[in-house]
Amino acid sequence: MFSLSSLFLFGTLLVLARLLAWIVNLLVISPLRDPLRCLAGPEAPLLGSHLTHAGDPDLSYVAHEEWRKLYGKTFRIQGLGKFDYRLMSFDFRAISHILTSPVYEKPWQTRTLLSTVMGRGIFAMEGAEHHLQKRIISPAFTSQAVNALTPFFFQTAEELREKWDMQLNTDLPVGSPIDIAHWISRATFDAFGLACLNYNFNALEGETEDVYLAFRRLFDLVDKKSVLRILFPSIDKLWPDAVARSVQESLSIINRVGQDLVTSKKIAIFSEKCDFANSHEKDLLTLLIKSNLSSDPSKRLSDSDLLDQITSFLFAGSDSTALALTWCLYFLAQHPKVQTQLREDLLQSPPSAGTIEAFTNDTPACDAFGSSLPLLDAVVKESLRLCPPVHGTIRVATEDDFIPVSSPVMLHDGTMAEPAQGVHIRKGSFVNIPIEGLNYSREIWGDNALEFQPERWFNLPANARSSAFPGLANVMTFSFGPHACPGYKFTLTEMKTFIATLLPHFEFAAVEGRTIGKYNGLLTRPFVKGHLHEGFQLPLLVKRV
Ligand code: HEM
Repeated sequence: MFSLSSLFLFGTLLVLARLLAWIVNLLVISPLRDPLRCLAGPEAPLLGSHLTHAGDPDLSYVAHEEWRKLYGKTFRIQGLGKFDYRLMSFDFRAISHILTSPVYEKPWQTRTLLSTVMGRGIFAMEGAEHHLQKRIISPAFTSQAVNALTPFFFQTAEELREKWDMQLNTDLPVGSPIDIAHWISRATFDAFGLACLNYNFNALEGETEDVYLAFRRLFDLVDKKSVLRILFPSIDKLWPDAVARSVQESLSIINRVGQDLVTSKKIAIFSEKCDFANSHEKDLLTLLIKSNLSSDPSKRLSDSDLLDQITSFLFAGSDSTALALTWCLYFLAQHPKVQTQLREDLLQSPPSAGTIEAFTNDTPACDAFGSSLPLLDAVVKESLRLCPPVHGTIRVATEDDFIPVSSPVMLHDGTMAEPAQGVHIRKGSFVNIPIEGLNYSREIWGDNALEFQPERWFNLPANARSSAFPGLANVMTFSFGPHACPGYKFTLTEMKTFIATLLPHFEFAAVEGRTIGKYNGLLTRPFVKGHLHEGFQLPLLVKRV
């Protein structure tokens, strides 16, 4: 007979043996069978990682360049250690395959993190559910729908202009910088509220607005989430820390307001007052409800799914455009000649003369200013190319796959494999998609790819005009394929409207002695180097013209 203690000892040994076998398999056996092991790539210690160099925008452009020189366009890097080889590629053929093939999905860790803050919105979806949601939201992103939102963008841009005017008149000591990031973030939040929800968050008016602050907190918290809690989300359920509790508090504020909005919008739509079929309300929420109602009843979204969509859009659409605009003003401050030329253009042919009426609904939103103000178009595109607010994305292979490539691939022993041999990847391997790195491709943009040169858009190199490269106008900022960003027209229109409103009134200049760095959390944010502890900011000297 076995005693209780020997049974316990046996059980413990069994568990330890299982654990040891799992570790040996993870660290030794499984990597031996990983086809990515055969590729060349930077070396690191057993538990070393290249993720910082790959993902920190202040380091990545140097690291990417060095890796490309040493290993070619397609290579492997280490994720969390030697057992976690990941593919990184600057080969557009490979990227195109990965972003369009159903074999690749967002990893569950990313989706869980996103659904913690955005619910079951489109970001967290794959496969049939994703397809359905995409179909429901697409009417809200047509040129016509976005064009109808332009007046809201102008309205908020004007409010921001007044706010800065007031600051320069009274609030600020002469010569003090204004934190552009702070104000643009509030303004685009308000613009999003008006354009998408027909609701004024009033974030520009003060910092007391609950929903804006809840959102701000949510973003900050997600940036602070520990890797362990991202990898094992159930820890948050079992043992919520301060971050997890704050996320819940913020979410309940956002959901309460969102629920009220959905309910009142539905009441308005169904009330006799609102002629639903001919409703002129063009905000995203109305369009979503409308599009949801007209779809097959069995495929309609529930109220809570609808609410999650709104949260997703608010998440995806307000801070990303805020950062895109912030970076654009940063580049203009760094390039005073371009700024002056653009201001002259805007003063000569003002797209709106400061009012909203000049915009008619029959002008395609993206081209509205493109044809009459080519420099504005070029500045916006160049700044989106050079500082994409989403620095990179990630996919996981859900099956073993063969990835086609256009250039030879260097193997671990230094020999080169012909493109026809492609790259083999096994189920479960991650692929890092360096959005910013792809935007810096010398193959497309030439040797000055890392410079802010808006005039390049007037005489694009042949490769930048070729349809052989994926992306919007060969820029990967909004990604590519079935998960590409539907909000690009919205973004371009909003950015152009804000710049067209602000630039004729203000001159922007860099603050001497304050170097701006890029911090990549979920999005790429500006901070003053050496002052990260003060939070994200972009101080610029703002002068009335
Ligand atoms: C500068 C502004 C923006 C940038 C840089 C940006 C970038 C991106 C990128 C890179 C993706 C793909 C992510 C991935 O596949 O991993 C994406 C997806 C998405 N974006 Fe944007 N976005 C911007 C603005 C907007 C706006 C204004 C909206 C909505 C109003 C929006 C809504 C979405 C949605 C719903 C998705 C998910 C699409 C899907 O999974 O099918 N984005 N965005």
